Amino acid sequence: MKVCVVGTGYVGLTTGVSLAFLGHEVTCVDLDQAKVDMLAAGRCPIYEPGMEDLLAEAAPNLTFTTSYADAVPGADVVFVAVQTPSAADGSPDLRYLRSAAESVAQALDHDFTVVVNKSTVPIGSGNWVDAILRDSFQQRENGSEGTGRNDTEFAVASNPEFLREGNAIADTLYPDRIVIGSDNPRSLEVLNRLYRPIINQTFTPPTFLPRPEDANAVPLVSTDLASAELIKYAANAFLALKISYANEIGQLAAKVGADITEVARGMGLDQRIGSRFLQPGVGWGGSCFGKDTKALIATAAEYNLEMPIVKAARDVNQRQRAIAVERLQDELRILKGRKIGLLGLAFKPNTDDLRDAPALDIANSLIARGARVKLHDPVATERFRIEQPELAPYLSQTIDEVFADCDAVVLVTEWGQYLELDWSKFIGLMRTPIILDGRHVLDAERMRRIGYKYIAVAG
Ligand SMILES: NC(=O)c1ccc[n+]([C@@H]2O[C@H](COP(=O)([O-])OP(=O)(O)OC[C@H]3O[C@@H](n4cnc5c(N)ncnc54)[C@H](O)[C@@H]3O)[C@@H](O)[C@H]2O)c1
Ligand SMILES: O=c1ccn([C@@H]2O[C@H](COP(=O)(O)OP(=O)(O)O[C@H]3O[C@H](CO)[C@@H](O)[C@H](O)[C@H]3O)[C@@H](O)[C@H]2O)c(=O)[nH]1
Repeated sequence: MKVCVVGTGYVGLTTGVSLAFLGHEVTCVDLDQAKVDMLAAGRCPIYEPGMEDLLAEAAPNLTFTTSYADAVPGADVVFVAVQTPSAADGSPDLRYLRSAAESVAQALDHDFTVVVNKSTVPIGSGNWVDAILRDSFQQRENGSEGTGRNDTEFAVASNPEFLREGNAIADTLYPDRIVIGSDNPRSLEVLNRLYRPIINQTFTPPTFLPRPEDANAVPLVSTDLASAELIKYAANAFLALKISYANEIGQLAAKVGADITEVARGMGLDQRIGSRFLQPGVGWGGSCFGKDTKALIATAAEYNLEMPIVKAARDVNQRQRAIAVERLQDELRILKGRKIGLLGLAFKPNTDDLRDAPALDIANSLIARGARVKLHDPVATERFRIEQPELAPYLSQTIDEVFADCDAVVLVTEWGQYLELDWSKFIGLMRTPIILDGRHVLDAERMRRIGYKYIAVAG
């Protein structure tokens, strides 16, 4: 099928490249010329494992452009995957979506096109986009640029995205489910056809990413627009509050002398609870959980609903970042003048995304208390220099530099490189060998045997 993808960020790029890999003819359109040039040259503007390999495998079916006129005409499906960041009141800022919808309408030229919201958008956005498309399309046909194609038809659908950064390709090719919402049966049929190779798992896997042994046919949730839109927010908020719950229990564990890792394991083995997303630590960050929980609360407020559980998940999460600094203060008493190293800046491993990364709050809070910080990340430093110029002078090139004369080191992001460090090599460089495990991933006993004073954020 012929597909257009608007926006080549984490979601649009993964969607476009994956669908091209499956054999669809895909054109990706983005306003960012530099990004388009890079992608056209086969290079990936974000750090996402496997993406350049998949780009190479999908290249024959894939085009990148800044021109809607080159991308939209003839498309059976147009995915919109532009950013929807938080506005000042917590609701999503929909200006990118509006602009993309208007541009799509200017270029529509096909018997039937499904315009799909893949961005995370508030409940009711499907209808809103439909109205924008119809108005813009009508204006075009009434104006001098009208094509006289009165037979052009389109319908809006919602197809929320559930990929995790760092795991984007596997989450797309081997997803837990696909959700499609539309009030138009023809669009459900078109999207069902588009996704059939994934739903039935009939494609030959990419050479670098074999099909997991437990991959089965993928459940398809075909539903109405509003339900699909709410599924996305409800799922993200649930994952966020599951982590916050583990962190809340972790604070009690610390008081009563229990080990939160053992507690989480014991809870998670109950299949009704499940062991994933119970990992305690400095809490969740990234571009989605904070923004989407805020948006859910803002939407509920429009209906005079409070969402107290979601609010509490946010409060607990913010508190975890403060607790990390408090734990250091408890150990060192005075933070002023201390040198503290942070290992890991990206909001989680295997990405260079720094949006709402806990490391940023922790570093700023330490600096505000007069500490000298040293910051390290195996991948995200280039992006860090551009996006965080005030913190850039604190970056370290090497891990040795982080540990040298340090009063404490905090493991903020559990990159594999850090887990595999020969920790005994660095202890001699430190002034006081304190390790704060911000992710509860280090072997406490081993660290103590080496000679570190091992402390964790909770438990
Ligand atoms: N990042 C994730 O892991 C993830 C996962 C699921 C859902 N989402 C949702 O998907 C959406 C996109 O997120 P992202 O992280 O991919 O965003 P992003 O910021 O990485 O990418 C958005 C892209 O859209 C382009 N763009 C903006 N306006 C445009 C326009 N009018 N025409 C063409 N291109 C335009 C930008 O230049 C940018 O390249 C958001 O709503 C987000 O909440 C994100
Ligand atoms: O047990 C856990 C699991 C995760 N995290 C943290 O939670 C954050 C989010 O992690 P993850 O969900 O893996 O990353 P994202 O790429 O933000 O993905 C989430 O947000 C996306 C955007 O909406 C959704 O598509 C995904 O389904 C959803 O998992 C990160 O800071 C993690 O360190 C924990 O603290 N403990």
